[in-house]
Amino acid sequence: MDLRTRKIVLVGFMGTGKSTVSRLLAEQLGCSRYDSDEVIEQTEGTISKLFETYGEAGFRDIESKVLDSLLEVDARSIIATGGGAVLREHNREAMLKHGFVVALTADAEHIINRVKSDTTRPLLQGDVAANVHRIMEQRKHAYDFAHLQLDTTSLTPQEAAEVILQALQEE
Ligand SMILES: Nc1ncnc2c1ncn2[C@@H]1O[C@H](COP(=O)(O)OP(=O)(O)O)[C@@H](O)[C@H]1O
Ligand SMILES: O=C(O)C1=C[C@@H](OP(=O)(O)O)[C@@H](O)[C@H](O)C1
Ligand SMILES: [Mg+2]
Repeated sequence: MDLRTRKIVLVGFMGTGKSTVSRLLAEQLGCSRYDSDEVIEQTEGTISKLFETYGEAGFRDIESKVLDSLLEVDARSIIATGGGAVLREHNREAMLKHGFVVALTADAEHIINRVKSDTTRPLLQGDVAANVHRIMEQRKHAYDFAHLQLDTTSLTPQEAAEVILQALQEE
């Protein structure tokens, strides 16, 4: 892999801070940043509407195409993925091929507090706490493939970005 175009790819459960930390990393490295959910929303419509119209499988098809296109960009960049992008093996392989993959984690109670008043995540609507616990259980090993695991439970987003930058230097 050409290290000059290697991406930093953030994966992790909803609310672990992928979108937030990706902004800080891009600022600090002075490189481009893409958030697959934001790219999807700019081109296809809101995530909620896409789930409603095409179902989760239809959304995942769009997500995989967008992720492929972002990973193929011939320049260094930070890529924040959606929490479910890791569910497809094709996506996991493409992330590992093109990037340094960082899995952000956090405990369920912190995640619930971070996402409970946000209505943009269709999988969490209704009983947010119960949905977080159920989906976390389903995905308990989904993020294990990453190069680095980083627990953000008691870190600020800035501290999380600093740990990632340090790990990159030590690579
Ligand atoms: N380390 C953190 N500590 C406290 N709050 C955080 C942290 N990381 C993110 N947040 C907050 O949690 C919410 C979800 O963060 P976001 O970056 O959208 O997560 P993700 O993209 O992983 O779903 C946002 O309101 C954000 O400000
Ligand atoms: O985990 C998931 O299945 C999802 C995570 C969301 O992104 P964030 O992880 O950035 O919240 C978004 O892609 C969609 O609501 C589905
Ligand atoms: Mg996000």
